[in-house]
Amino acid sequence: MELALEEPVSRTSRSFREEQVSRTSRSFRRDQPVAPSDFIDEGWDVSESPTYSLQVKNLSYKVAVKNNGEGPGQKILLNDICVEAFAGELLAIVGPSGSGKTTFLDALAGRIVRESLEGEILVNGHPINNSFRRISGYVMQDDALFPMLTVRETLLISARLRLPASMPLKEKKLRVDNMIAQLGLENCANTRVGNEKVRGVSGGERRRVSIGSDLIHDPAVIFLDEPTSGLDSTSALNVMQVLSRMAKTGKRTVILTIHQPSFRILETIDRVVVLGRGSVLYEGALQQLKRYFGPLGRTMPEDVNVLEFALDTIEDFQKSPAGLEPLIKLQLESRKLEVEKGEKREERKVQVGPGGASSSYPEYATSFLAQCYILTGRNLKNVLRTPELFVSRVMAMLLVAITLGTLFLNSKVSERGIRQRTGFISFTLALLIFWSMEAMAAFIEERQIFIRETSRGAYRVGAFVVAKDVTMIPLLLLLGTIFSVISYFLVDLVREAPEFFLFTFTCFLVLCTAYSYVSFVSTLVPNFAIGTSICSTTISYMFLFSGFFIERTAIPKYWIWLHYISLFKYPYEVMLQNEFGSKHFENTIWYGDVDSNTVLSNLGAGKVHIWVNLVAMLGIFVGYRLFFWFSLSFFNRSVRK
Ligand SMILES: Nc1ncnc2c1ncn2[C@@H]1O[C@H](COP(=O)(O)OP(=O)(O)OP(=O)(O)O)[C@@H](O)[C@H]1O
Repeated sequence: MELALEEPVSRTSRSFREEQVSRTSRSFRRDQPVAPSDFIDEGWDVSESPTYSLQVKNLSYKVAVKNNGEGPGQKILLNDICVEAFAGELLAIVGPSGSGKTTFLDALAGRIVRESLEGEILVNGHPINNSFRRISGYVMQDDALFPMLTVRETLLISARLRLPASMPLKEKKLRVDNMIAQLGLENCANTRVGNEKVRGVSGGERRRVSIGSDLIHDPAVIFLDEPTSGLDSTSALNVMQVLSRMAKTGKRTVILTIHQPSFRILETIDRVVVLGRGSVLYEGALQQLKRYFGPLGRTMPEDVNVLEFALDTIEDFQKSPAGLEPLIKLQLESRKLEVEKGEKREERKVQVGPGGASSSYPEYATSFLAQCYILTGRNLKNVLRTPELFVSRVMAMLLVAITLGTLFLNSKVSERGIRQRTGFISFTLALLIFWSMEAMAAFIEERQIFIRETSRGAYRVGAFVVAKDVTMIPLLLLLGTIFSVISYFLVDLVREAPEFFLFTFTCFLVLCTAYSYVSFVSTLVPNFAIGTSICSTTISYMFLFSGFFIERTAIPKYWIWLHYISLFKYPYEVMLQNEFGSKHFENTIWYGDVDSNTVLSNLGAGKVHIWVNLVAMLGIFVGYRLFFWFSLSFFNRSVRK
């Protein structure tokens, strides 16, 4: 295949963007006349912007599979695919279920690791690289959105993350308004997105919000996996018209997968790639598809949806003894003929110009700090919009504090007093740590959003982690303090200010380490049920090896490592030292001839240095946060192997 050398096509003055702004400005300030300079002055780049064509050459993708007891084998998911996609065109990938549509789209969008693919995918003649994420948008099938944010807020946050920091906020808002108008979301712009639990926008509107938030930065290449699935026919048509307009007026390269489009939707599609069992069975205009299967004795009846006819034909061949071979042969011959005639090269030359390789695109639109700031703002909004969750957390903490406080009420200086204190300390730790498992549900829900956003380079993983911590740490401090203030005085622990503050700080650190551990585990598990099962088992083990049930010296050597990695060990020893090692009890005889030092050494906390243990807890917190970051970076990416 030859590449025609040509400069990238530039969108000129009356471009899609200009139209967008112009229209928005009008609807935004209906009462004021709008001059074209209004939007140009506002910083919109309506001048030149490169367009991108994609060229797929002999692309194959195989995965290893277990062969019904005959040992490992290979399954060919994509087979020697040659396809082109051009700017200004809407290209639909169609085919029967399981034909490889999503797999092909994933390969094009760089969502399959390059090493697993054979063949080439070129963007304006250059191999795809990391910056391709920035110039392209990928709309997944699932609408992973925050339910408590409104449609406008969702789009604005996406705009702030994905558009350059140099663009003033006013313009980002303008673009959001435009997107709302484009997608017909005006009536629900200020409605919360909602989900199964929270009443919000309709399913069709959710789909459009999801599309809008992934395309707000006006990417030059747009991938969509079944954008019309779950939509009623009007909404589906509306979405396809918007995409077609983006392709035509904006000279975008739009590639999508679609299932059984209606007659009216067909009008929005410029070209189709028909797949069958991972092979291309047709590539070209819809009109030509009508007569395409003629040489195989298949003529299309009048008034039949051409794609339905094509899919029926494929099904018939699939069931026949010859399989899809005749269709694959037909496609190869037709392609050969086309290339010989040079039709393609004449009609639409494949561009060679700035590709995905363009160095002018930084990997992220905004700085790390800006990302932290925007994500923290979003987290806070979510917290403030769910006061019931906040109140239930505070109530839970109050309940735990009162229960434990009254259970071990007014401990005295006696043998029973020692048991009361140690019992209170160990169950405090158990309840605080087990309680932290509640963070898992929220994170697992949020993970899909994280994957969707980071897969197209909306922000750095580090910014997500920092923003989470900035939101969670004050909350954990508050909860730790509530617990401590109530329970400490009910149990009547040492009445000294430094001891009280150290106890409070330790409660806070316990919550931090547990939150850090639980959120790390939640990055490794597929769902909440498995996550809670793993967490409760591992935390139970940690409790067992805390030193409360079996002293350190009594733990067999081969299990001792469990004692050292226990979330309980360090705070347990700190709290014991804080109480029995307090100056207040320096000369206290608890019973018989047992003084505070004897109590501490009997409990295995005689040689504990409080600061060492606090540093160890801090280390555990930071360590699990690093594991969390690492796991998000490497195991929670939507990239297939
Ligand atoms: N990792 C994998 N291992 C084995 N088979 C796989 C793997 N991933 C996908 N497949 C198979 O590859 C085929 C193509 O899957 P793909 O999801 O791309 O199809 P599709 O055309 O998008 O289907 P649908 O229209 O039903 O969404 C299917 O048969 C699927 O089961």
